[in-house]
Amino acid sequence: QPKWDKTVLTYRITDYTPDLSQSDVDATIAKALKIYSDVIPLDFKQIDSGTADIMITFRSREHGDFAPFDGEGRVLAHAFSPGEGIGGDAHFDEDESWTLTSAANLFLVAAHEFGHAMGLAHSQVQTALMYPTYQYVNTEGYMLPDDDKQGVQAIYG
Ligand SMILES: CC(C)C[C@H](C(=O)NO)C(=O)N[C@@H](CC(N)=O)C(=O)NCc1cccc(N)c1
Ligand SMILES: [Zn+2]
Repeated sequence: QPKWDKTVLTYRITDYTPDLSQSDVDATIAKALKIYSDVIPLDFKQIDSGTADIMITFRSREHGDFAPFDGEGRVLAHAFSPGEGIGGDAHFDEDESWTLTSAANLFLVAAHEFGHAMGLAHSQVQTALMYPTYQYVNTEGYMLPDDDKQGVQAIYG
């Protein structure tokens, strides 16, 4: 079971989507990471240069990891489970129209991807954040659903 064995993880957003302001992307990514640091003994620090544990980027089609994106719709993003190098990295499909509302909600998709980056697989529980298919829910005061919370606390205790 891959997991992080350090308590402070760095993250860096290397390419921003033009769909949202840079400050909106920074704030949304920080919020999506906080739902995990609220329930497990991990902290996240943003860095603006060098290599971070979690490298975050918006790219389309072939982007150097042999899992090319597929244009608008279908695959929205992917992330790698904990580990060195590409481990923990999260890639977002730039061909989506990223929003802070319903369609391609950056907060919800990022929260899902960071679940993978923490070591979570997909869940069969319909209401879980880690359920394979995207379903929009109101993100005001969003709390990690119980199935995901149990899953991540089982890994990080
Ligand atoms: C086989 C994987 C590369 C699929 C990919 C995924 O699961 N990434 O983590 C993905 O983008 N799945 C889409 C499936 C879809 N288009 O409904 C998705 O929205 N996953 C992200 C997501 C976001 C928020 C909530 C949930 N449940 C799922
Ligand atoms: Zn997924």
